[in-house]
Amino acid sequence: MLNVEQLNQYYGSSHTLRGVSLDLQKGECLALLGRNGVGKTTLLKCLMGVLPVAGGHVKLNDRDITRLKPHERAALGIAYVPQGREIFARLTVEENLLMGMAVKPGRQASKIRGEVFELFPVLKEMLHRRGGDLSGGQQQQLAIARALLADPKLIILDEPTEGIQPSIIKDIGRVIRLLRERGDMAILLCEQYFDFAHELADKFLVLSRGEVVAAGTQAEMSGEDIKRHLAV
Ligand SMILES: Nc1ncnc2c1ncn2[C@@H]1O[C@H](COP(=O)(O)OP(=O)(O)OP(=O)(O)O)[C@@H](O)[C@H]1O
Repeated sequence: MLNVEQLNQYYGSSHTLRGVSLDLQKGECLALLGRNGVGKTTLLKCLMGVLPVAGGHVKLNDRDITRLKPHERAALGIAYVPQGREIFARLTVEENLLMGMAVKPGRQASKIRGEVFELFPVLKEMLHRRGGDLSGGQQQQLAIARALLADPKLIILDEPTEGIQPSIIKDIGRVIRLLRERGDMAILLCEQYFDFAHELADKFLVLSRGEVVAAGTQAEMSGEDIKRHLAV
């Protein structure tokens, strides 16, 4: 599904991503871990095409998408839930959700699938509220729901638990688990909250100073192994 080969990225003279490679299949959840400032968000932005790369390749289902623009990647089935959520504060919940459907060419952006309200019932109650009036946790749920309405093949989540109350973290975890069990998309989950990521992911990739310092499956890496790499 997603293959990343030897990705390199610079901010000016600062070499932020150093030969990062990864592989993610349909039905899998990969947790991207690492301390603050190691390059996680930068990697996700490069995968979405928000930032250009200096070298390497990004492939989606064997198609090289390294030079495609973000909206072209979205149309091919990559959905991105950025850190900080970036919902439209002045638009209603319903309008925000309709935005998620607009990326599909030819799709009539008129009817929101009931499935998202099953996943996130609170959004149905809040349909006519402005996005900016929702709590942080509700905004995060809205951002994930909006991404799902694009019918992604790959969903990229950047720290979905950041600044969110425990009960909503549980709800978000339940939805990610359900999506994983459904098996029809790949999930790339960037997280600082280790226990959350560890419960959900099939495999792990740990970054340190822009480099992959550890990678493996649940069976190959214990929680202690991963934590040791995170402490370096
Ligand atoms: N626009 C930018 N211009 C220059 N340097 C940047 C820019 N954005 C990030 N950086 C630097 O690049 C490095 C990687 O940042 P990045 O945000 O990718 O890290 P991160 O692992 O996602 O951290 P966090 O967990 O804090 O979000 C950091 O040293 C950061 O200061």
